[in-house]
Amino acid sequence: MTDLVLENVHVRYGSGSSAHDAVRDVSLTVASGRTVGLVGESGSGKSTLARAVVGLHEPYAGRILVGGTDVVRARGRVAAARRDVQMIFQDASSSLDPRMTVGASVEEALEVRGFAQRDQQGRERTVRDRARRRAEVVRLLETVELDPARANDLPSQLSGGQRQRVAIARALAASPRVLLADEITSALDVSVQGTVLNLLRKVQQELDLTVLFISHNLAVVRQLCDEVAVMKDGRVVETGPTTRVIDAPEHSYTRELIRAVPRFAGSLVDTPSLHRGAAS
Ligand SMILES: Nc1ncnc2c1ncn2[C@@H]1O[C@H](COP(=O)(O)OP(=O)(O)OP(=O)(O)O)[C@@H](O)[C@H]1O
Repeated sequence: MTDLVLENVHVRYGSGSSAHDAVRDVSLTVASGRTVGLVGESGSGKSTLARAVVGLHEPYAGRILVGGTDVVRARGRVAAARRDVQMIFQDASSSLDPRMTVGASVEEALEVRGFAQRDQQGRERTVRDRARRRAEVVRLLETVELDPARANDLPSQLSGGQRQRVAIARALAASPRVLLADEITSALDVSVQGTVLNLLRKVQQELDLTVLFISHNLAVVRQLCDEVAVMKDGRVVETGPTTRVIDAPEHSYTRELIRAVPRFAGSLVDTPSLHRGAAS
């Protein structure tokens, strides 16, 4: 069971008179194996919150618990707690080394994040054997439905959707329990957005991952997420089951957000198709 629990989290940029609280007193739970959508206009603090969860920003107050472990306090001491949470960013091009082949990139993620398997006594052992690491790279590429023959390609030889698959494979290399997906399709052509979202849903279900899904696309959030949290000016102003929040929003800001989406009301015509088995 790996819940993600945020308790009264504050994140501040700058100090003194230039201090700016981008996240203010956010409490939010993503229950184990569930997907929560985080929505809100640009600048509302969604990315800052996600980046605090993976340790890219230090909250100045509050607790972030992953499977009951406070990952803010555990950082630097308990690597396993950190490995449990991985983030996928909007732009895979900037998160992948352009000089590194796909295979090397996934293998590096295995090395950096510690590729461990259980021995016969059930103890975790780091795998140093190259052949076994390579086999794991192939398995991860297959998991993200990328032909392992592409392992020798550079990121520039891949489409945007394929690069995002590599980014997902790198995140999965850490065997995470929690995935944070920050606008992972917004830099992609509409035609491939659906296939990447299908993949996310597939791995979420197969690996029983706990997912915080940040998106501007309420139609996608409606299809993918069990619950929604709405952020405004650094605060969560409304949370609840997705259909309730979108179909019967309680907060005026949520109503505004929904009204701002063209042709959204009840129709998903602008949504890339989300269904199983779509090819990229
Ligand atoms: N590195 C930074 N230094 C200072 N301020 C920042 C930094 N990153 C973000 N901010 C500010 O923090 C606030 C929240 O930004 P954030 O990127 O978290 O919002 P967001 O909801 O993710 O927006 P978007 O949907 O555009 O990504 C904004 O006012 C932004 O200008």
